[in-house]
Parts: sequence; C-alpha cells; structure tokens
Amino acid sequence: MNMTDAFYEYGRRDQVFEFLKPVQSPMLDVAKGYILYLEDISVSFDGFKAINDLNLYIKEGELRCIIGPNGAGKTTMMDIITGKTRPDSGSAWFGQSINLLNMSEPEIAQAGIGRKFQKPTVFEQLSVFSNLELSMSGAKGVFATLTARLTGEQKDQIDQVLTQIGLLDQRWLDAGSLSHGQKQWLEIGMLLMQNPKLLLVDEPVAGMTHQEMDRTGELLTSLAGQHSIVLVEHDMDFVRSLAKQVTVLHQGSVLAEGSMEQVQQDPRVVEVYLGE
Ligand SMILES: Nc1ncnc2c1ncn2[C@@H]1O[C@H](COP(=O)(O)OP(=O)(O)OP(=O)(O)O)[C@@H](O)[C@H]1O
Repeated sequence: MNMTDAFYEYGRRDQVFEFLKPVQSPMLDVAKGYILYLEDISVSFDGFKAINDLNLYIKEGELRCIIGPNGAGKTTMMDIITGKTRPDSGSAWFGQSINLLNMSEPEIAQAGIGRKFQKPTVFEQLSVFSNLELSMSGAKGVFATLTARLTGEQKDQIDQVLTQIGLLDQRWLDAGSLSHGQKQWLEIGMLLMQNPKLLLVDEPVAGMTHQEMDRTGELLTSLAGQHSIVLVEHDMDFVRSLAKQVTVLHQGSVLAEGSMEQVQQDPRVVEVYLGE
C-alpha cells in the first residue's frame, strides 16, 4: 500500500472505532402513527408562564404549521423538543418509547430530531457539496471529512439531497455566492444529510422572494411523508399556500387547530392574532 492509499484508508469514514461510535437511543416506535407527543407541558421564566399546559400531537409524516402572536411560546416549545429548555412539568415523547426529557441536546439530535433556525448558517467559503459532505451523519470534523474518500453510497446520498433541494447545478459553487433562498435550502439539505425523522423549521421564508417561497413550499411538501415537519411561520400567505393542518398557540397553550380556513374563522383566533 503506498502512502496516499494508506492515508485514505486511515481516513475512511465508513470505519469508526467502536469507542467512537455514539450511544444509540432506543428505537423510534411510531406504531400508533404519532411521532411527537407533548402532554401537559408547562414552563415558567421568573414566574411568567411561557408554556402553559401545552398539548400537541404530531402524526408521523405530517407537516404541521404552528402560528401565533409574538411571545406565544413557539420558540420555547421548539427549545423543549430539542432539549435546550427543560419544562417544569409535563411529558415529551418522540414516538412511544423515547422520553425526550431524559435526554441531552446531542442525544435528541442523534435520535433523529433536526432543527433549522431562522438564519442560515452555512460554511460560506466551502462549496455546496462540501457543506453537505460535512453534515453527513458520523462526519468527524472538517479536516478528517474533507480528506476522507466518499463511498459510492455517500455520494449518492449527497446527489439525492442536492436534487431534493434544487441545487444540483450549484454543487461546486461557494455557499457564500448563493442567494438567501438557496442558502436556506442548503441548510435544509444539511439537516437532511443526518436522516432526521422529525424536522423543526423556524420561519424559513422570511426575506425570500415570492418565487423562492413557492419553491420552499414545494420542498417542504415533498419532504413530508418521509419526514415529519413542525414549521413555525409568521407568513400567513405561505401557511395558507401549504394547505396543511395549523396549530395556533397563544399564551403558551393551543388556542385552535384545523385548516387555515377553519382557524381563520375562529373568533378567538381573530381576536388574538389574525385580527391584529
Ligand atoms: N430564557 C427566557 N427567559 C425569560 N423569558 C423568556 C425566555 N425565553 C422566552 N421567554 C419569554 O417567554 C415568552 C414566550 O417566548 P417565545 O420566544 O417562546 O415566543 P414566540 O412565540 O417564539 O415569539 P416570536 O414569534 O416573537 O418569536 C415571551 O414572553 C418571552 O419573553
């Protein structure tokens, strides 16, 4: 074996020392059709109840839109699901057997819950391809990842994600040269590289053009089914265009649930939110 081959062999990413392998969480069990159960959740900050007896159930494969006025508790709810904030009471289960309240943030991510924050955080100096490569499950740091040889399966996964996010033609461009909308799609692609079962997406269309919004709607709709998606969004036109189930949060609780048409006609929703 020559030096180059030895170097690549050492860097092979399909072989990991046993002691480096992450601890596997229990298997995700969605036999009853639900992927997320939030029950009777409450959390207070300095005596103020940001989440108040919240109950939310997400079906496997569904795309659920969460709307609500500023301060309704949307971000806090996402923080509880990802383990960033611990509730004072209640329960949070990922499928029927994974108790999220017993897990750390990395363990929750490892179990299959991915989060996309509002602002894109891609590596601007690296190509679109390298950004996806670095996000692959099990990637072990920038140098090790970029010098390791990709397996055919891994290349296929990157190509598949590039196609899904519509950036196949931009694969060798620096991420920094992409439009705002394209950066958002790349970041969604980076999440997809980790094969999450549940995607939490925070205001993806803020600052996008109408065309980019349409494309984002198509992307999220195409991901539902294989993934479950909880989408927090302020843009009512975008939520309406998705034509999915909507949950309205208000003062840390669910105020209404149904189609956009249904919740729009609910006088309580009109009063606290849509009538503003
Ligand atoms: N760490 C914290 N310490 C104190 N108060 C907090 C903290 N996090 C959230 N809050 C308060 O809890 C309430 C809910 O906030 P949250 O950010 O969850 O609402 P939101 O629905 O996401 O609002 P927005 O639409 O403006 O993002 C707000 O009144 C907020 O000020």
